[in-house]
Amino acid sequence: MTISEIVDPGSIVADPVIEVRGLTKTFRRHKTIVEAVAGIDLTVRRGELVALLGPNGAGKSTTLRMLTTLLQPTAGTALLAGRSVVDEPDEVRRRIGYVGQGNGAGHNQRVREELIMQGRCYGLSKIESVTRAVELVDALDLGELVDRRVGTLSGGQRRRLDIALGIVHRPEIIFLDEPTTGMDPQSRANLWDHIGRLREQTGATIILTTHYLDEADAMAERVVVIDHGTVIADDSATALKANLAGDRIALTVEQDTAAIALADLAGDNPAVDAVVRRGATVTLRVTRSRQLLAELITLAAHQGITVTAAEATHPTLDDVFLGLTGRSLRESATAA
Ligand SMILES: Nc1ncnc2c1ncn2[C@@H]1O[C@H](COP(=O)(O)OP(=O)(O)OP(=O)(O)O)[C@@H](O)[C@H]1O
Repeated sequence: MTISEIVDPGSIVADPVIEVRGLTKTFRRHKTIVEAVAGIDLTVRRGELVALLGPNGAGKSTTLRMLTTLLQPTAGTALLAGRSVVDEPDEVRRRIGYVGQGNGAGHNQRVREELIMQGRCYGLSKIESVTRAVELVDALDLGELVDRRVGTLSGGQRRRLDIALGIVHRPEIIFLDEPTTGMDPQSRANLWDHIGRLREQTGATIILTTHYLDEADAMAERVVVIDHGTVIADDSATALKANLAGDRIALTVEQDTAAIALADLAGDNPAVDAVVRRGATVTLRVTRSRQLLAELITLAAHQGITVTAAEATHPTLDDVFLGLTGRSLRESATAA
């Protein structure tokens, strides 16, 4: 037996900082067993920014809570920076920062005091806490807010403070549970700037959950789609969209009969994965829309078919989810 038969080289991840195998959590609700997380495998490289995406109830928060030692797994293993969440929870906690959906800071405290107090809670000396608070105020742009009481901050400002509080102890791995939920688009973009900067400055690995597809698409270099407690897709947003959804081309002609002929013509093209005709419009799922659009219009013209309208669209992560599950992530998220 050769080495390549024993170990799949593609499965080896350089410098893994999170290694999760068969992670499972079941809850007992009344007399039924709820399998919130049903055997998740996940390996994350140092410095990666990973978005966990999935509809309500998919198991994202439960996964995060197990990885942050807040919840004991029913089965499976999870190593964070080489330490087991089950056997060495204190060691894990020293190396991670967790910013949950609720916020823990006292409303009457001032921002500066809150940051200094958090440093003290993590065992920093008074001077170290003050120095660290100054660094965090700078990193998360809290300068104008230091003398404000926490209760008076806006949602976006509060989230920035929550993140600062969660990273006082310079964690290697930062978990953010829905950091931008409920924020307006401008505040979301601003928070993302801060998350990006934080990552550049500290080299920390960041794992976050989000409901916002556009956000995961634009910001995360890796998207892990979770549904019913399992990972159903795991790749860069670009690769997920290219491999699982494909671009879409819609071609409209003058008559239904011409559309039928066009659908046949397009169906013969190897770059076309799926063809749907509705009336005089033919919609195609394709692997490379840019060249194909012109090619198909020319081919149609040679057959005497005039294309009157043409549109090429790139898929969204929702198309990926739809392709994988037959459901829209958007609808699933709002329905649950
Ligand atoms: N303590 C609990 N007891 C019973 N069931 C639970 C408990 N916590 C979570 N669940 C169930 O486990 C499943 C996964 O929940 P989880 O909160 O992890 O999902 P999620 O993907 O984070 O959802 P959301 O996006 O709404 O936060 C859901 O069916 C939820 O109702």
